[in-house]
Amino acid sequence: MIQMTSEAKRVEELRRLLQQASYAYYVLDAPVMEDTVYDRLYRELQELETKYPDLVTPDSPTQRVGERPATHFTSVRHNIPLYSLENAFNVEELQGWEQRWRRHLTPQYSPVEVDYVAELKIDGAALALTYQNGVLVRGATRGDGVMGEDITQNVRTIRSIPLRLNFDGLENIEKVEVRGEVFLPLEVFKQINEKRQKAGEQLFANPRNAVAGTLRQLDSRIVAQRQLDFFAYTLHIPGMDDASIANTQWEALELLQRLGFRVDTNHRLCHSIREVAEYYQYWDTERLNSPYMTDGVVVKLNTFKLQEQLGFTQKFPRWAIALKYAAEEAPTRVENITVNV
Ligand SMILES: CC(C)(C)c1nc(N2CCN(c3ncccn3)CC2)c2cc(C(N)=O)c(N)nc2n1
Repeated sequence: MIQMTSEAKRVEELRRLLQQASYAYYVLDAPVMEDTVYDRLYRELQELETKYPDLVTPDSPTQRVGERPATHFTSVRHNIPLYSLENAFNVEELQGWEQRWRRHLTPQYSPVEVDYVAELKIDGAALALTYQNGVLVRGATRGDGVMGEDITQNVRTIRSIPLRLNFDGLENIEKVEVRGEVFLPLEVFKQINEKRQKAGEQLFANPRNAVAGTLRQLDSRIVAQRQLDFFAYTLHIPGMDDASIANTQWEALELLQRLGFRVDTNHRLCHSIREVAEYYQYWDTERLNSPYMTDGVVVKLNTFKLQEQLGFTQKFPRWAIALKYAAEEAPTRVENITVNV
């Protein structure tokens, strides 16, 4: 073991302190450090890395924003395909889905009681993250589910995406795949459009388009200014069946949070389709107060055992469905209503 210089020790300590502070701030929404303290430690790290460049590591918080724009994005193959979701547009179609997955299981086994996890369907862009020995090595768009675009440099600028996992008993796991949704909080979306309005630029029609447009930016400095955010919802360890690290979707969401990811806390463990329907109806109105856009609820059978038994069709998992809300027409502005008096 080479003797670490005192500078190397300090750099490592600063990286750990700053990463913990970011995790607390962006993921737990519970800051542990004043911004001024964070900024002072960050500047100390920058000065040490400038003085000793070989102490710079890819997971250093100073390495989030690239200096120069990329010229293009390369196409990459997902290690594990990203599937699409079958859609349901009301509770009757949700019940139809339940009949279908139950029929698919019988006669072997169709459990009477099953748990579902209901997750708000965040209206953003799906993203696939790959971690090697705990360090973020790739971020890719969904693309067609098999091939996506490597947008790692842009992904690194998203503060709620950890550059290094908070190891949680996964020390010796070589590769971890995480999927989730990149989104723009509504407040940020409005600010971006106000700036574009002032600059005479074309406005983004909705947060989802703003996310897609931002992730396509070749200059990560522009991406860094857009304050994109990320909710994780799937964890895969290639080569190990998912059940070895968690047995249910519920446990997987908790593990994702412990690893350092933001997870939407509005997800709910439902013990029946009726409870799913209640959750869906409650959020149909509640989502209008939400700080980010949603377009439905994603309903998943909770246990991985059941998920594996049901498997996938050509395109969809049989064990999940997107229960959508009626598409939101642009709110009709009062002055546009002509009243025939
Ligand atoms: C892992 C599975 C397949 C069950 C899955 N797939 C999802 N999606 C697939 C379809 N997607 C998609 N996107 C573009 C074109 C076609 N399909 C967009 C992501 C999920 C999206 C959300 C969300 N938005 O909040 C979520 N909480 N859970 C998901 N879970």
